[in-house]
Amino acid sequence: MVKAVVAGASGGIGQPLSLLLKACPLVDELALYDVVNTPGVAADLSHISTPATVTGYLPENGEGLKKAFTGADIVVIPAGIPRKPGMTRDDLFKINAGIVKGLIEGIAQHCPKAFVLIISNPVNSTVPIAAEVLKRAGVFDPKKLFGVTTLDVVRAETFVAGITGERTPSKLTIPVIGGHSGQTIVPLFSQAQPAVNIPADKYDALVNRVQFGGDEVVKAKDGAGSATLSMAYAGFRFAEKVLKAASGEKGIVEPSYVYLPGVSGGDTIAKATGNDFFSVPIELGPSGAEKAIDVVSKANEQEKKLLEVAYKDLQGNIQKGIDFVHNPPQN
Ligand SMILES: NC(=O)C1=CN([C@@H]2O[C@H](COP(=O)(O)OP(=O)(O)OC[C@H]3O[C@@H](n4cnc5c(N)ncnc54)[C@H](O)[C@@H]3O)[C@@H](O)[C@H]2O)C=CC1
Ligand SMILES: O=C([O-])CC(=O)C(=O)O
Repeated sequence: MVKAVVAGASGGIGQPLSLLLKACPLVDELALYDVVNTPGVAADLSHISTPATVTGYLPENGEGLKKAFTGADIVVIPAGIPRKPGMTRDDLFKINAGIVKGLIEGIAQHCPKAFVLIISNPVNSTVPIAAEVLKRAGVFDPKKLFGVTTLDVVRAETFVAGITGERTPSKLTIPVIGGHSGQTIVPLFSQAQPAVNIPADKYDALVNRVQFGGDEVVKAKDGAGSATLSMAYAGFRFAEKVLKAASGEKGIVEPSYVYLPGVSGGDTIAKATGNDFFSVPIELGPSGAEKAIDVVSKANEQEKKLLEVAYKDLQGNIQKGIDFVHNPPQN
């Protein structure tokens, strides 16, 4: 029996993500948690004729969170505010850091063995926050904590296919590594499978589009939020891979932002990049992140320049998350 939880289930990402999980045959029980509207979203989804049972919970002074999280095998977290035009993901830290911290404390207490998939921005900082909270509670398993960067991979597939003419973009495997904001996002087109030929005069614009694809959506939505539907697709794609690997399927690899020193093969990459939290292709298995795959050392000269910028930006984002847990802001 697999129990999946969506925390932030009533939101722009949460609702379509919950729909995809309700339709997924790997899920037996789906618990929806949010500070608003979950009874309605759960009632709506529960009429869909797929096997998963659906329940919805509001906080109820901690009782709702306890009921939602207890027994969970996987918790996906899209809780928190999205960007408006003119904001960076880091501008979301002030509000979302506290939201993520609270939810992770709930996970530490009620389902410490669950896979935890963090979507809430800024991912570069919210994942270190989660790691520190879990460490403090004595239940941190680095193989089970994932920052979801799949949307960057999905965008890279789509934008590259737009140039090469590939009709099924998801047939491309393109490592997108680093973090999840602006210049911390580094696509490695030189390691695409099958190989792709990006004309030199299109390279810079393509890299920029992958790095700032989120801004494209924020601008187009004009104050109504950021990517939700493409994120629900990407979040589900990653969650499904984690669940398939957990059930024994072999050979599943997808990039994710993880605590590298805790994952086999990750230590060398952490040392090379100067960052303990970093996204690289991860081989998934029954225990979660089984192996970090070193694509960094194979980057070409152009990509190495992009990586240098990413390393520096990421260090600040990671430290900000760690500090938030150990020296919380006084007010
Ligand atoms: N990792 C990625 O690639 C992406 C991340 N995001 C991020 O995902 C987050 C959510 O985005 P949207 O769904 O568009 O926002 P939204 O505002 O539509 O939904 C967020 C939901 O979180 C809920 N929420 C707030 N505090 C909560 C708490 N303490 N516990 C449970 N639920 C709580 C809200 O009630 C709301 O229903 C944002 O931080 C956004 O920046 C968005 C797109 C891509
Ligand atoms: O841009 C945003 O704020 C939302 C996000 O992370 C993305 O779409 O990649």
